[in-house]
Amino acid sequence: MAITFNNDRPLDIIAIGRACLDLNAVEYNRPLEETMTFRKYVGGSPANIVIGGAKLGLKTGFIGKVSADQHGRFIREYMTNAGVDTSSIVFDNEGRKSGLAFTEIISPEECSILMYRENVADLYLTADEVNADDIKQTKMLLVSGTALAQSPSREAVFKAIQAASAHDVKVVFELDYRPYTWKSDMETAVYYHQVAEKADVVIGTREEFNKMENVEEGTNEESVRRLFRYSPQLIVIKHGVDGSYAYERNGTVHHGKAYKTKVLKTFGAGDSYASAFLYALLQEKTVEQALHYGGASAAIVVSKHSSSEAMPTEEEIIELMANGETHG
Ligand SMILES: Nc1ncnc2c1ncn2[C@@H]1O[C@H](COP(=O)(O)OP(=O)(O)O)[C@@H](O)[C@H]1O
Ligand SMILES: O=C(O)C[C@@H](O)[C@H](O)C(=O)COP(=O)(O)O
Repeated sequence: MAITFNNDRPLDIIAIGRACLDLNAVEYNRPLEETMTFRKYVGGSPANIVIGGAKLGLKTGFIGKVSADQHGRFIREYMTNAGVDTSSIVFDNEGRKSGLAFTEIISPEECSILMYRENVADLYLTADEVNADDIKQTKMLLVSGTALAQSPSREAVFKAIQAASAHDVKVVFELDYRPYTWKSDMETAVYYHQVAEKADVVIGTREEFNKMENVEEGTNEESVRRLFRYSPQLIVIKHGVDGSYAYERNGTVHHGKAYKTKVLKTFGAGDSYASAFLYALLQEKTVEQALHYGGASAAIVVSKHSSSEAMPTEEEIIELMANGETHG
């Protein structure tokens, strides 16, 4: 097994980062300028991942800051009802707002996200608001790269990682690069690398690894060679419909193919992939099986309207793995 977890813990995953709102275009095949109707969902990559994990039966929790208003209360309530332990979500008492992501669905191939992230509450989580005792309760800490974009959230993440390292909690770093939040590529590369060095598992797209390395076009081989000099035991690099690769420290490489599906929109793939991949690892499945779980979960979510609410059950994933066709 690539990763072993301390099973003597009440929680499986605690995520740290943003819990926000997605406003997904109800009218498809239209540019955002002409889209008049949106449906509200809870969003934010790490929030989506723990919601997906909870749907699969994991015990999940969330550390983050939301607005002290109707939106923040909606987010917390939705996540609680989804089965996520939200006791470590705090409200921003200085009037900052929760982030918004408007999605544009022009065609299945052409989707984009317009994020409103000016002065957002999630980036104002402080280190004091991270309780090391919460982190001791879990097998895995999931860190979203966007939470590193600025202080004080950046220090809050480093405190959480220190607590994880001190208490045998595995650190999973989801690169989750969002250009709207960062000031420069160099800053992204510096902080991404610092956290990747300390993580046990690193997950990202090829483009996100390029951001971490501050290169135009890197190779998977070079990326893993660099990172295996540090802590990571398992590195996952995603390539859209070309599937994903998992690299183990012992040199084993696995390729997971993407499943064919009726694509409605492309966003949500990464988060649903991560939740099912991590679920499979926590269930002590092989890395190979975990890649299939991730790919199947992503194929289901890209065929549906949301990222969070559309997260599949294990039965749906098993059904697709058994009967679905793969690309290439
Ligand atoms: N159009 C698609 N159809 C089916 N599966 C997809 C599609 N796009 C992505 N996936 C699956 O989701 C995984 C993650 O997608 P990718 O686009 O690489 O990441 P992200 O969504 O984080 O940018 C892929 O490895 C693949 O298994
Ligand atoms: O992460 C966000 O803030 C927006 C998400 O909620 C949105 O659904 C999305 O972009 C998901 O895409 P993914 O990260 O490719 O899964």
